[in-house]
Amino acid sequence: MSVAYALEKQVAISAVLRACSLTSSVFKKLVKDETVTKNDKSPVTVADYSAQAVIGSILAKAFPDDPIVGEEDTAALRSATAPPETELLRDRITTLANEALHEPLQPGDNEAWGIGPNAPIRTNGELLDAIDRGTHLGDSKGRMWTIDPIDGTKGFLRGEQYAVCLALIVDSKVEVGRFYNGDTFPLKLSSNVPRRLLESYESGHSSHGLSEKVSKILGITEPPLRIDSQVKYGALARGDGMAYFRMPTGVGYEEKIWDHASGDLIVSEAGGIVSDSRGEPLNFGLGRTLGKNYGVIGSAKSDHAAILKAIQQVSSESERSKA
Ligand SMILES: Nc1ncnc2c1ncn2[C@@H]1O[C@H](COP(=O)(O)O)[C@@H](OP(=O)(O)O)[C@H]1O
Ligand SMILES: [Mg+2]
Ligand SMILES: [Mg+2]
Ligand SMILES: [Mg+2]
Repeated sequence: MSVAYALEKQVAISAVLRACSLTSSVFKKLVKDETVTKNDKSPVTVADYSAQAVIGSILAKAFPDDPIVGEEDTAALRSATAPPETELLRDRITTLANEALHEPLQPGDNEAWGIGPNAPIRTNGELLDAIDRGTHLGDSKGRMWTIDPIDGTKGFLRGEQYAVCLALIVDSKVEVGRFYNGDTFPLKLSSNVPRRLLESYESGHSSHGLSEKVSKILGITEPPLRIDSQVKYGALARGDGMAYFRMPTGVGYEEKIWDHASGDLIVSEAGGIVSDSRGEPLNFGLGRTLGKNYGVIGSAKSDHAAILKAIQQVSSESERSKA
């Protein structure tokens, strides 16, 4: 029996595991000058770059014609005005990515994907090019991969939660989604799901004030579980909370497709539903972002309507108080 996207699933597992072994090795001993602040003021570390280089290199061999929407690019690394320590950062990327690509082959791995002890050593230029395979602008038609080499970089820097994420999107639909954080997330819909929300640790990523108001309306008394990354979607899928909750904290920010693709699929495959706060499905065909930000809500199908209604109520109350 042929399984849909069987090869893609195997490549995704291999790529994410190799990238994750790299991020785990950096996790505990990251030094300050291996972190760069991006134009939008968010952090990116040597591990984000190296993990995207590993996944980009493997996808280039396994699916050379597939475009990639990756979070990171190498503008800061290649810039003529980059500070002198950037040279060291680039060297570290070369070492880390080569180490991960050369790890022994695991069951399911294929040397033809440029991995294993006999794989060629990649130069720094080749690895930066592999990162920059991720500059695709997104599309509503055809195949494309999306990479979040470290989702939850701020959690990573705090020594807390993060995940390495990879998904295949075909004609705007997520067909394969994997993330890995060094832990496994077996899917089980528990009958005793704690009545608590799962939301960002960072109050700048999701409005904690709004979730508090919504919780009150829904009669949720347990405090929310605040953790970084798409691990929240995994936690929802296995019954560690009743809803994934993410509401805009201001105007102008658009949610990125790589922050949600794997999670959306994992929750729907567990029997749940993910939508924006109006109940519209997330649209992965609009480009690198999900478009205008109406927030993201995931839950069991049976709870979804009540949560959206509570959000609606809080929004209209706040509109009325402004009027
Ligand atoms: N103002 C904002 N609103 C919502 N999400 C934001 C944001 N600024 C950054 N993010 C995204 O939030 C992600 C982390 O989500 P979470 O809070 O659930 O851990 C970040 O992923 P990266 O860490 O990959 O950059 C980043 O893309
Ligand atoms: Mg992310
Ligand atoms: Mg990231
Ligand atoms: Mg980031």
